[in-house]
Amino acid sequence: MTAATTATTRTATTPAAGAVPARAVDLHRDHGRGATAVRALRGVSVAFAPGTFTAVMGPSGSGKTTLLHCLAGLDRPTRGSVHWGDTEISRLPERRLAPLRRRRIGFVFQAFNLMPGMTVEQNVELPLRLAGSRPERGAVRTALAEVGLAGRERRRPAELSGGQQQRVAIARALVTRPDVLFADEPTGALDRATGHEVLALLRAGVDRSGQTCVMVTHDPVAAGYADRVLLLADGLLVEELERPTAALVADRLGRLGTTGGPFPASRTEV
Ligand SMILES: Nc1ncnc2c1ncn2[C@@H]1O[C@H](COP(=O)(O)OP(=O)(O)OP(=O)(O)O)[C@@H](O)[C@H]1O
Repeated sequence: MTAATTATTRTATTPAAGAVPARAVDLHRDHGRGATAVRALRGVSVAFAPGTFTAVMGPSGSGKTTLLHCLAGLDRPTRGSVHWGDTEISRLPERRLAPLRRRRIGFVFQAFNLMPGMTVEQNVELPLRLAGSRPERGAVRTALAEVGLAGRERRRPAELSGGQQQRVAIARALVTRPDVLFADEPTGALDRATGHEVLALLRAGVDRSGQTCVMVTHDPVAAGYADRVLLLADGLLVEELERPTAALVADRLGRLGTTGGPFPASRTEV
């Protein structure tokens, strides 16, 4: 297969349940009710194989963040289901979902979301503390070394560059060794060169440690680091691109009629 090989599917592969760290089946998500309800997702089925890097793309408002949040257990579907391995998480009460999410899911945000009053080390050990385990200094140092920040443990976020702060956020997301790392526009607040360092780091985590990674991005060049691109439009999965190149992704986004401009999801009575 060439790098430009594409496959168009409306419902992505249905895999063997337990082998897949995250999948969604017929996912619907409405925001609000009645005449002003927004149908952000309108029946998305997708699976993420272990050790793969997937980019989620599509016009602004097409449902990317909603999909990521539902997959990560940060939002609830209106209809359909989300599964982590053999566990359906979409109907779990929050008191059961929260500990599972802390153990099995890592999340990286565009704006880093570090705790400004804490040191780098304290930020990275936070998920371990929240999970109720006594943070092993070794685990935190290893996570920081993996993102190239050994020796910065005692710094505060404000003393670091944007790229370094995002690397701390990645170390924090990976310190629990999650089944899936979700990243919502992780390079959106970074300059191009620094963004590439962060993308190379995510790619290395997939290649070296078999990490499963799912990233929302608007940038075709960023998507070129992934194994697969899912293209959303108007709350639907409209295309999958295997082994994407930046040029191919830019072309497909262009055909969707936008490179990131407004493209609102359906507003209908539900
Ligand atoms: N909490 C909410 N309440 C009402 N509408 C919402 C809410 N969250 C998202 N939406 C709407 O749902 C649709 C999908 O939003 P979402 O943020 O998932 O899209 P997106 O593809 O990530 O957009 P962008 O690229 O602009 O970040 C949009 O029309 C958005 O306005």
